[in-house]
Amino acid sequence: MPKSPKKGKWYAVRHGREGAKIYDNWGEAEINITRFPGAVHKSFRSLKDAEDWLTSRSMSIKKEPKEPSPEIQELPGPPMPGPSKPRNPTPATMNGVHPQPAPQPAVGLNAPQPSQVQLSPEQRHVLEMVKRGKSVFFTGSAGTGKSVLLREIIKFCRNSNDYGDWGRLSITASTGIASVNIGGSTLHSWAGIGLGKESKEKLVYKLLGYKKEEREQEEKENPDAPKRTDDMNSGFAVDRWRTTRTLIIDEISMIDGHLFDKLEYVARAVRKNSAPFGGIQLVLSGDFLQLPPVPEQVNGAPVPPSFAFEAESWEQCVGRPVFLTKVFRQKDQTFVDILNSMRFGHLEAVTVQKFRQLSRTVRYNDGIEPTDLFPTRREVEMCNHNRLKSINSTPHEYKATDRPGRDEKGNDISLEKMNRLLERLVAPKTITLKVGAQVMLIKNMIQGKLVNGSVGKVVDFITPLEAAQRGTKFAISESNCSGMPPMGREVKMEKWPVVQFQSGDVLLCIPDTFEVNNPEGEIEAMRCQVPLILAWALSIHKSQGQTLDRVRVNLGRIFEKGQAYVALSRATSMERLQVLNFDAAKVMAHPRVMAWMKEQTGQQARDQIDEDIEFWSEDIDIL
Ligand SMILES: Nc1ncnc2c1ncn2[C@@H]1O[C@H](COP(=O)(O)OP(=O)(O)OP(=O)(O)O)[C@@H](O)[C@H]1O
Repeated sequence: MPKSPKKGKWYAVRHGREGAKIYDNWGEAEINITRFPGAVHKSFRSLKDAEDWLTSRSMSIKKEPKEPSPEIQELPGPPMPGPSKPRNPTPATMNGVHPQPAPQPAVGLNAPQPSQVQLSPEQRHVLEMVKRGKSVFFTGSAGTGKSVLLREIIKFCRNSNDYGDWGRLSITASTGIASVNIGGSTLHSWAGIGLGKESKEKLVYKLLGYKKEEREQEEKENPDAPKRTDDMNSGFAVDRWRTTRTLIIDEISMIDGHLFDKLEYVARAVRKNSAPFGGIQLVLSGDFLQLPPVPEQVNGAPVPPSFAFEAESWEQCVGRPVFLTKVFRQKDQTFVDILNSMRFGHLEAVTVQKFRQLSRTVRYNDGIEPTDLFPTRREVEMCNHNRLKSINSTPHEYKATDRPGRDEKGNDISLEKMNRLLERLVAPKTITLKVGAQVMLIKNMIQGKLVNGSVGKVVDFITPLEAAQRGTKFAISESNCSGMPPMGREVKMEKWPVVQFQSGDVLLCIPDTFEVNNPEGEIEAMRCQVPLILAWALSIHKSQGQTLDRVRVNLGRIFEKGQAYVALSRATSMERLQVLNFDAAKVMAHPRVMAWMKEQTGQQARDQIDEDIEFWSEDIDIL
């Protein structure tokens, strides 16, 4: 039996890594619940209460007292920076302090449900490849479950690491926003290559340090360049390169092919391993028909991009792509087929006709309007601003609490850098809301159907105590492993928006934490903000990866290949999709990607894939 805890607190964990157990200190309890899916725990003043709770057969949190207990008055606020800095911890910590709140009594909320994803055979095939240490690139049209699969892969590697038998997992993505979405860092910062414009040899020098003669040679070639010093060495990046077992790169479609080759060279050189990518297991995901690499500028003119699949080393590194073909987002096969033909940029007259018919207005009787998708941020801001202004009710402004963390070397980051990093987040620095404002959740909530992308209307502003008294549930995100509202004193005193969602659920949207991680997997900057954005309009860029039930797309201003497809494929059904200014000429797919896809999806390749799936699906006992 545990001895008496110092501050008279006991932490009962009903569902955690070590099973049901009572701890006498939060530190130990925290280790056993952090990022443990569906962890359930609670703190008590007496050991007997903790034991009673743990042994009580009822799991119903509805039976908890509605009135907050005195413990609620002492709850900590968002985490403050602490002194220690562990090396490469998983999960992310902020200066050694987990960004989870201390355990708190549940107040009118649902017990967290472990995420239960039943992967399709195709998805299981990929996961199985990863488990067996194979490198893989998996792709598929919008809504085929790439993100869901990637999350399961990450979960698998992390869970294996909890038992110490997987190795270092490095999670990266091509862009800042995409990296935040999967809790990783950008590929560039992970690799320690800056912009990566130099030759592959120079990138290696940059990482390993310049030899005297190399430095002199470079200075001779380019006397105006800043002098190289040994400060250019990046021990942390070299360490990452050398110790990583599995490297995840999401949104690989936005990585330039030349850069991919350079990284492959660097991997071999730094790891002193001649195997493709220096023997690192690669797990790449993305769709080349959705987002192309950002074109580089030479003398002010954009240079046509090269795609990662055009890299010389691509095939050696990841072999044949695995295509996910089952579309989950849309149930209507006709709609799936139309979107698919659009993805490849060829539209038959009958399809064009179908899209033109979608210009009609769709009316909803619950007051929640379709979200307008626009190509530019300016259009989005103007629309949301004007709609908010037209509502005649009291505005409530929420300013985020931002905190700097540490960079990969353990140094405190400047406020300027913190601000720059936090621009990657969808969570705004300031948001003004009114009763009647249309909003969108930007985090998956433990409350079943409510996910990143769920739309609703603000119906009230109340304090957490008022919510508890009325039995209004709190919005608790999946990433908050404790399943308890993160309430510091300042959160408890303020009025927060109550949102009625399309599903009928009503939630008090208290602030949540949003993190940007450094390449070592620690928190570099953190924002605490209500998990909402205005949702009369959304940029196509921000809508990427989301599933939207009611959408209106004006194709009039579409300017980039893949943009029309990304926008329209957010919709779940044609009945709830309105398309304005449809113009077949705006549906553009990149010819080189199309040619490559055709080659990859030829009958022979398809037969081989079917065989693979059959092979890998046999006797698989996963998830
Ligand atoms: N195995 C599955 N079972 C049930 N639903 C799934 C499964 N995989 C994915 N989904 C659902 O399908 C929808 C689309 O999934 P996801 O966002 O992962 O697709 P995606 O391929 O990443 O799409 P996009 O390319 O548009 O970002 C989500 O609502 C997700 O919950």
